[in-house]
This record gives sequence, C-alpha cells and structure tokens, in this order.
Amino acid sequence: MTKSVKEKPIVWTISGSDCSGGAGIAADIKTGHALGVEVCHLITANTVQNANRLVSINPVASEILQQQAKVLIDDKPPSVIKIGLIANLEQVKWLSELLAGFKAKYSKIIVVFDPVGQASVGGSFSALQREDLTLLFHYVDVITPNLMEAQQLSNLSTLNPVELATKIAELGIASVIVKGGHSNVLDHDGLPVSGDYCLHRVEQSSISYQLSSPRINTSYSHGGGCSFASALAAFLAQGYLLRDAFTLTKAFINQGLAKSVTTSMNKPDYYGAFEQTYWPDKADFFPRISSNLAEKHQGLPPFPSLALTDKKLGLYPVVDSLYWLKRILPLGLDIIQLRLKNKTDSELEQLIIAAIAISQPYKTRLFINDYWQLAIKHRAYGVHIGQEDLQDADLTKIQQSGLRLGISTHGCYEFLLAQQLQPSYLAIGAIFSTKTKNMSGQIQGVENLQHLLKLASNIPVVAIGGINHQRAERVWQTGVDSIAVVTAVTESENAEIAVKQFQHLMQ
Ligand SMILES: Cc1ncc(COP(=O)(O)OP(=O)(O)O)c(N)n1
Ligand SMILES: Cc1ncsc1CCOP(=O)(O)O
Ligand SMILES: [Mg+2]
Repeated sequence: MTKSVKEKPIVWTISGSDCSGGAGIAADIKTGHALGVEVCHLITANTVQNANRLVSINPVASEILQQQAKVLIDDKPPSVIKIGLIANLEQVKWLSELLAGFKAKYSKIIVVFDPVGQASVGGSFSALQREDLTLLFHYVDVITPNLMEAQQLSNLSTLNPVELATKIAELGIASVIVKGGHSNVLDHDGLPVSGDYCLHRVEQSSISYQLSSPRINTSYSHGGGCSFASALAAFLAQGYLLRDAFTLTKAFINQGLAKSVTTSMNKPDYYGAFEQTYWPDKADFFPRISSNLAEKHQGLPPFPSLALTDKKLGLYPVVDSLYWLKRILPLGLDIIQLRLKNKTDSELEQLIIAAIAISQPYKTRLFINDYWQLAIKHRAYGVHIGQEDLQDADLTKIQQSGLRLGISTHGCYEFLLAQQLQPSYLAIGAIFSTKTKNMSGQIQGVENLQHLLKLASNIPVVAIGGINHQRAERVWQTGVDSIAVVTAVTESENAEIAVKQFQHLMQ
C-alpha cells in the first residue's frame, strides 16, 4: 500500500456474533464499512439465532479475547471501542481490566457501550444484572440503552427518558443516550415520533437535547440498536463531537430504516435485518432538535431575508476598524461585517454609530458582530451572533426590530438547530485552521462543508475560517453562497487587489 492512501480510523467492536448476520458483530462491520472506518472485532459469544428465536449464546473464553486484544493493540490501536454483548461475569472482569489499562495509557480512546440484554426476538442474552456491570461503567464514555434497557439500568419503571438518563448518569457515565424507538410518543399532528434523548456531562455542568424524527414503519430493524452504537462509534472515531456524531447517527438509522419500508410492507411479519446504507446526506432523514434554545424560540417568525434576487452573496470581508470599512465599502460588495473586540463600552457605541453612518451611501449590507443591542439601537442592517451569545441574545427583540440575523455554526448539530431559528444567513466555520480566532476542535474541512450544504434549506450559507485565495476556489466549488475572510484581505499586500481577485473567482 502506498503512503498516499488515507488511513482509516480504527474501531474495535467487542460484541457477540449473530449467525443470521443482522445484529452484533455483523451489524458493526457493515456499519463501520459504510461510514469509512476499519473495524476490528473481538467476539464475546457465538450466538445461535434467527429472525424468530434465540437458541443459544456460547461465550468465548476470556483468554482468547485477551490474546486478540494483545495482538491488536500495537498493530491496530482503536480510536473508539464499541462494546455490545457481554456474556458473563468473567468477561466483565476481563473487559474492565483491559479498559482500565487502555484508559491509563491512551487517554483519547472513547468507549461506547450498547447494553445488550434482551433479544428482540425474545430471550435473554446474559444473566448479568446492573450491579455486575458496575466495574465496567467507570470506563464507559457513552452508553446507548433503549427504553427497556434504560429501565433495567436505572431500576425505574418510567418511560420518561430524562428521568432514565439522569439515573443512569449517576452510575458514573459521562454521556447517556436513551433511544426512544420503542416509545409511543405522538407529535402535534398525532403522528408517532421516535425521539432519542442525550444527557451529556461536561466537567461540572450537563447539557441535554432530544433528536426527534417521524417514526419509520418497518419490520426490518434487526440489528438497529447495534448499528446505532457502531455508527456513533464510527463518527466519534472520525473526530466528530458527540452532539454531531449523535445527529449523524440518528440520520444514518432513519436512512437505513427508510430503505426497507416497501420490502417490509410486502412481508410485514418477517423480522428482517436493518439495512446499512451510506453517509447520511438527505436533509429529510436528519432529526429535529429539541433543546432549551429551540424551545425558547419556538414560533419565532423567520428573520428578514437578505433580498439577493437570485444572486449569491459573494465575498464577505470581516473587518475590525472604521479604516477598513472606509477602504472596502467603495469596492462594490454586497455584505461586510464590523467585528470589534477589546473595546470599552463608550468606544464601542461611537464606533458602531460611525460605522453605520459611513456605510449609509453604499449598497453594502453592514452586519455588526456580537453587539446586538447597539446594532438595534442604531439601526444597523444586521447583526452576527456566535454560539456563545446565542443562548442569551434576545432573538425576539432582534426580530421585532427588523434587523437581519447571521448565526455562526460549527457542525451539523448547531447548523440544524440554528436553521430551525430561520436566520437571514448561516455561517459554517472554521473551514481551515486560522490564526484569527482559536477554533481548535472545530475545524470543519471542505468535505464536511459539502455535507452540511446538503442540509441547508433556502437560507444563504457563508463559509469562514482560514480561507485565502489559494483555498477559495475549492470552497466556492462546494456551492456555498459566500466566503467570509479576515486576514486574506486585511493582511494582503493590496486589499483592493485582494478583493478584486476574490470577486473575480466568485462571479
Ligand atoms: C460570517 C461570520 N461567521 C462567523 C463569525 C464568528 O462569530 P463568533 O462565533 O461570534 O465569533 P467572533 O467573531 O465573535 O469571535 C463571524 N464573526 N462572522
Ligand atoms: C471570526 C472567525 N470565526 C470563525 S473562523 C474566524 C476567523 C476568520 O479569519 P481568517 O479569515 O483570517 O481565517
Ligand atoms: Mg461573537
């Protein structure tokens, strides 16, 4: 193999084999391959089952699993370990020791645990109780029970995912995703929804959100739970944050379930295997996001559009002074932003008043970054708000003042959530690394930008972060509506020429 071949991230799955090929290891391998990761498999049990019944489990000896882990760790170290069926106490002990060692040595390994208890065709996969797994929970980063498994793990009989996840988190697991595929929840129109709830502890605080989609009626869902956890593992292995990995996973599962709806209608009593598809890219399969922010602004009308009359927004310079505004405004651009940092309150107000006055004679739309109250007070054209300020900004007030709104997003979760707020434009960044702002852990890349553009409704999308003339062409080819730049203009040898070159490219 040549060096130029991109190495795939490695996921280990430590799960049972389902001889019918639908669930367990088979689901994990099919899912991993569909989503671009390499899968190493340590088989905990060789089960005998088909679409109708579970016949036997047949655990594999822990020594064999240990030997497999030993030969794999140097050769194919995992980014993520996905755990499924654990067949007995001996395996719990072995796995806890293995993970304790790995976590001490390779702090970045993420452990996803899908607690397989009941077989969906009836019967139990192991006699293990919650107490038996206590040791293991210390090393689990994300656990993905369905409602029944969540009830067992929490010792609660409720179907409320919030209560279930809260109780499970007390076991010492940072992130709990309770899958709601088996719930009977209906939406406002009385249609069944499948809502998956995530409770995610970050340092001392926790965040939570629910991803909901219309329920997809199919009897081809055997291995859906395993595929959910292995898709999550695959996305995490590729560096996605949990919220994005979860969102992509939900879309992947919806996409797979939808694939078999027609087949299932022709054979409704058959319990078929979940069908793995490919990277989720259809907006319809992505979930609706319920979070505090979404709830707070439910029913808010759309923000005014940029009224672009069938043309793209083009170059979007982001500048930090009146000097730059005066220099760039005469260059015939459709949009510009004043991004002030480290100014006193009185400086800010004076600068914003002056900026609005200077921009008046031009057709260029002036957005004020961050300072939405001053932007409203002095009637700017629009305001740009980042994720940090979005929680506290009074979007109703901005909306009622008639200002346009731009929102920064970093990944599909924030993109979908911000899109629900119907702003005037959405920004995605940072596309490349940039020295202008600390964006570590949030670099999107052009490929991810392409994926995100497929989720966009008719709201213009702006790409930002590390974009220079050399990189602009690749970014523009994605079909994005605008490219925002700071240093490619303000640190160029000649700003007028730099702007012209970008304009030429984006014609
Ligand atoms: C067009 C555009 N996109 C993104 C940003 C970044 O905004 P934010 O996340 O609020 O970060 P700061 O600019 O405030 O550091 C932007 N300003 N413009
Ligand atoms: C403000 C901001 N938001 C995301 S990246 C970025 C900085 C863009 O600056 P540059 O174009 O110099 O990389
Ligand atoms: Mg900001």
